[in-house]
Parts: sequence; structure tokens; C-alpha cells
Amino acid sequence: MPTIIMTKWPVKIDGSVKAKAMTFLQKLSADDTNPGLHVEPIAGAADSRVRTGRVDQFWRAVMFRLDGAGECHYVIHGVWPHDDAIAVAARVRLKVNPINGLPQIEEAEPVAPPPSGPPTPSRPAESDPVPAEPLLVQLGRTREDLVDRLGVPADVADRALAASDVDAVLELAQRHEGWLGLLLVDLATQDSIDIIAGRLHLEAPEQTGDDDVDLLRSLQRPAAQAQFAFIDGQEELRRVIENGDFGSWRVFLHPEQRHYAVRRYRGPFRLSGGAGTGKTVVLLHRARALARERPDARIVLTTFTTNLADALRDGLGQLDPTVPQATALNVPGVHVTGVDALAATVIRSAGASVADAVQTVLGEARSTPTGRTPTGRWRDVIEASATSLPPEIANETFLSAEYALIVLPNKVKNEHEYRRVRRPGRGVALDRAKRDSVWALIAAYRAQCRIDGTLDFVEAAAVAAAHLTASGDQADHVLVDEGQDLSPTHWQMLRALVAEGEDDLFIAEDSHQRIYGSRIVLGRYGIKIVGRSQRLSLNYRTTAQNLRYAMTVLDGGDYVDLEEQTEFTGYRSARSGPTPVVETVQSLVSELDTIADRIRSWREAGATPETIAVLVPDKFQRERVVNALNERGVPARAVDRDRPGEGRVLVMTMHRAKGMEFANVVLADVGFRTAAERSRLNDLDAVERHDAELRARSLVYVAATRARDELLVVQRP
Ligand SMILES: Nc1ncnc2c1ncn2[C@@H]1O[C@H](COP(=O)(O)OP(=O)(O)OP(=O)(O)O)[C@@H](O)[C@H]1O
Repeated sequence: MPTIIMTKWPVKIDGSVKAKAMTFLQKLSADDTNPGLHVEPIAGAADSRVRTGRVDQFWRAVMFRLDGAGECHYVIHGVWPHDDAIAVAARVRLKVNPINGLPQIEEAEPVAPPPSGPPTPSRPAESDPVPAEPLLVQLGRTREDLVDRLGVPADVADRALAASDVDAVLELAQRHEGWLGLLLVDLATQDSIDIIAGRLHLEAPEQTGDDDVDLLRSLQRPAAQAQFAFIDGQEELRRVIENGDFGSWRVFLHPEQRHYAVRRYRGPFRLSGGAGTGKTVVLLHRARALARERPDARIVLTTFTTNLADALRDGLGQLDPTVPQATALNVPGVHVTGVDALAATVIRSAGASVADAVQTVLGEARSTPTGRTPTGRWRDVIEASATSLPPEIANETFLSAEYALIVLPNKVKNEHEYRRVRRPGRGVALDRAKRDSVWALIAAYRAQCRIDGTLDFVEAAAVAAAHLTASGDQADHVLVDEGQDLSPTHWQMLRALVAEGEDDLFIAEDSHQRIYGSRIVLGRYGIKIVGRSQRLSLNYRTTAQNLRYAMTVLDGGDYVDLEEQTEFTGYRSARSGPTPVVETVQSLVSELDTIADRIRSWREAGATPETIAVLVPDKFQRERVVNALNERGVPARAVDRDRPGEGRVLVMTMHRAKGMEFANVVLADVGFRTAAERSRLNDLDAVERHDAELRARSLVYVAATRARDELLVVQRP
């Protein structure tokens, strides 16, 4: 039976043609001699491997037939109307690039002949401004680098070398699928030619003397798989065809993404990368790879919130519905859950022995810690106390951070232990009197929670960790998304959930996106990365223009990652689009009018409502924007914990938008702080204030990087 190798579809085809193409390819993979398929060579074609096939009366498939290792393969190039298909088939050629060993589909007689060399700019008139050197020339790239070292086809190299700026190079990159597009994006950065070649594993091909065998080898190289996919069964074929470009993450991975999805590690591994670089995509592929390879393995895929966990669960189902999703812990399959829901599950499953775990953490016996401590409890405790502590200590931010970062992870149970505990990285020094006063507030907090029978989220994770430590692991592999937002007790719980060993923990994180909790260092909680960390740097989601705006929001912030290393900001986008618009408005009414006008223009240009999102700082603003849009005749709905629906523009908080993406995004009220917020910030000590400011920037960065195409930022002075 022939093997089908799909390429990314070069032309858009509509639903009914997709269905017919699917039927055609199913039949082809069953029996290519079926006469109804009309698999035929083209007389005089540039490549003798080329075949056309009859999809229906009007449409034809163009493909290459390869016979290697006793098997027949069809590389599907695309589907075109009959006459176009014959013309394409006559001129396309599949070959192994002689420099970099990757497969290349080239046109023997391109419709528009490329220039024969770099265009010689006409001599500028005296008055003309001197044109800047093209970008790649400024970066020191030469034609030799591109053609002889990287294997870029000469005509494309010439165009790239003539491209004036980064947007022009990206525009060219967008016209080339697969490795060539990826190379062009990389060439527009400061990366050296060696780094670029290494990233795509470029090396001269080994030749066997059998061209088809050489081509098949080339198609299996990691960088080839960004464009060509060996189809494994009918179900996968259907997914590739139906999802088209939108679902291409399911099939066509960047070689780096593929590497991290399948590679085995001797212990915890950390994958960092800016927003939209495909960290979640890697996690989903890795979960599938582990589940396929080890069907008995208990795999946990977790993230910070329940909403994000829902999205992961959906994503895994879309990637591969055959991956068994476990609904409980400690059983084979992939159990997808939010990290706090995970703690609750562990506590529930502990039964009566939870009392021992509570004793270990809080130093008190409690058998049914059922409720959740309400937010605001620290504030109540401070208000009810007559503490003499200064405001920079007697505030909710300081106390909850002290509790989450120092008290709980160290299992501090009383004043005596608190006096002796080390407090690395905690800014404000506490002398003995202050420690005692802080402990008095903590003791009051605990007493109130004991009366109510509640645990807060960090306590619950600490109790779950203590239970797992005592009772044994419940997973073989743990995969974590949004690692930057987890607190120390979450990490202690995850560490105890899985025994130390091969592929125990795989952590995706981006310090620039930390919008909850405090900065932490993994090594302090038993998670030893020791050199096993890497970074993704190609953004698939956001246009280069939107990304540039988002990066400016981070400028000047000193971000460090989970291993205390400076977080890099350098990463690049594969897509190009309009420059974001930043509008400063003087009043609330003009802000709301501006938002409504822009949404109307996006709608008139064809955007569907649910691909447009307005992101706001808080729930109060969310309700205001929803009402204002509806009053202005723009149907909108607020998104809270529920899943976003269709048919209306979506309005949600920037926090809620984490992990999501939309075609067009409005950021409302950027930089605006209420008087209450300003005073709350002023009360913080320098370290907490600095951290709060980093989180505020991160929130805008998260929000700005949700936009795939267009971004409007509305700010008030
Ligand atoms: N190899 C790929 N091919 C095509 N699209 C991809 C690929 N990898 C990722 N994407 C797309 O890029 C977008 C971002 O991917 P993903 O959500 O995995 O990134 P992320 O790093 O987790 O982002 P964030 O940190 O912002 O949540 C998604 O739309 C995804 O489909």
C-alpha cells in the first residue's frame, strides 16, 4: 500500500473540495492502481516522478511518486483546477538540496522569472536621501552564506539580499513554506550563520546513487518535517486536510519543537520561550509521544488555571483523539488538570490520612479541610489586629508572599520555627520583634481558617505535597505549562507526585509572562534542572510588528527565569502584518467610541466577531466595555470562567486571556491606575513594589501577544 506524504497545502481549497480530496487520498493510499483515480504521468514534465490524479471532474491532485526501499510513496504537492494542475505538474520538480540535504520543490520554469542577480540600485539623484543598505547586507550576510553555505536557492537569496528591512524579509519568508521560510526568518536576526545552520541541522546529503531513496531520507530529516508529513493512517490524513493551515501545529513542527517533543531526559527539563513560540504545542506533542511509547505510563499534564487546563484538554483531543485521557490520577493515560484542582484531587484521595499531612504542614490536626479560604482573609486579619508593624509589612501582598514563599515551603509551624527560618530573596529584613509580630498575624490567619475548616490554594498544595511525600508517587511523567506562575508549594507537590528519574518533569515557562505570584527559584524546591534547559525563539502566533510593540513593554524590566538566569528578550516572528495602533484618548467616552469604531471596521473587513477580543485590566472595566459596545450596536459578551462562545465580540480581563489567541485585539485602559491601586503600590516595600511593577508590565505583554494580526492599544494619560 502506498504511503502518503503530505505537504502544507499551497492553495486554499474550500470544504467540498477538501472532502473530495480526502476521498481521493484514501483511495490512493489503499491502491494507487485503482483506475478511477487516473494516476498519470505528464508527458515532458520537468520531473519524471510527477503524477496527476483525478479528484473529480474539475479538480486534479499534483504529486510525486517515489519508489524507495521496495515501497511506493506519494508526496502530495496540492490540488488545483484541471488546467492549472497540468501546468503546475509540468514545471515542478522535487529534489534534494545539494548543500543542506533538505527536500525542495522548485519550479523549472517559474511564471515570473527571478532577477539574474542582486538588483543594482539606480544611482540616486543628488537630492534623494541615500538609501539604507538592505537589511541582510547590514547584518553582514553574503550571497555565499546564503547560497553555498545554507542552500538558499539563488533567486530567493538575491531577493532576500535586496530586501530593504526586516518586514520585507519576513514578507518574502511568508511566501516560502518549510525550511526555506524558517531560514529567511532566521537570516533577518543577529544569529550567526553557524547557529542558523545548526538550528535546522543542515548538512550535505549522503548520496546512495538511488535518487528516490535519497529523497525519502531527505524527507525524514527533522527540518523537512516542518513542511512534509508522513501520514500515519486515515484519521491523521483527515486531520491534516480538514484543519489546513490553522491546524498545522498538529503536524508540521519546527525541528526544535519536534526535538523537545520526543527527546528523553535524565531528569527535570525546562523549556523557556516567549509568548507564542509553541511551548504548549511541544507539551501536547510530548504528552502524546510518551503515551504512545509507554501505554502504561501515568502522565499528568498540568497548568496554572482550570481554564488553561480545559484548553490543554481540548488541544490534546484535537492533536490526537486516540490518546487516552485519564479522568483520575494514578492510572495510565494523560490526566489533564489545573494545578490547584490537582491538589484538591490528592487531598480528596488521601481519605483519613490527610490529617497527618495537615499536621506536617500546619502543626494541627484537621481531618476535613473541605472549604477554600476566601480571598481577602489576610486583609481581614490585618484590620482586626492592633499590629505595630509598618504598612510595608502589614499588608496583604507582603504577608501572603511571606506565607507562600517562606512559611509553607519550610513547614514552619510555630513562632519558634519562624524565628529561625532563612528568608532568602525577601527584601525586607525582619528583626526578632518584627518576626514575632508577623507570626502573630500568621497565627491569627491560621486560627480563623481552622475555625472555618478551610485551606487556601498554597496550603492545599503544601498538604498535597506532604501526603504524596509520605504515601508515594502517583505519576510517571509530569508535564507543566505556565511554570512561571506556580508557587513553591505547587512545585513541592509536583516534585512529590513523580519519583526522580528519566523524563520525570518537563516544564514550559516564560518569565516574561509571570502575572501571578512571586519570582521563585526551582532549585530550592528539589527540582534540579542542572543544565537541562533550552529556549524556543520563533514566534508562530504574533506578527513581527505586534511582537515589537509587546517587547517594548518589557524594556528596562530585569526579568530572571526559574533558575535565576537573566531572561532573554530576543525572539523573532515568522509573520508580518500591520503596525499596531496606539491611541491616547482624553476621556472614557472617547475610549469606548474608539474601541467600537475599530471593531466595526474589523467586522466590515470580514473578521468574525469571536476572533475579536477586547482585553481590559479588571472585571469592572469588562462590564463597562460590554455594556458600552452593546449600546453602540456592537454585540459583545463578557467571558469569565466559561468558554468563549461564538457570534459576539469577546471582552475579558487580561488575566483570563492568558494562553488564548485572537485575530484582532484591543487593549483597553493600558497604563491607567486607579487612586486605590496607586496607594496600594505606595504601601509596598521596594522589593514587592518592583515585583508588582514587573507583573504589571508582564500583564500588558501577555495581553499584547494574544493578537495574531491586528492590535489596537487605547491608553489614557
Ligand atoms: N509548528 C507550528 N506550526 C504552525 N503553527 C504553530 C506551530 N507551533 C505553534 N504554532 C501556533 O502558534 C501559536 C502559539 O503556540 P503555543 O500556544 O503553543 O505557544 P506558547 O509558547 O505556549 O504561547 P503562550 O506562552 O503565549 O501561551 C498557536 O496558534 C499554535 O497553533
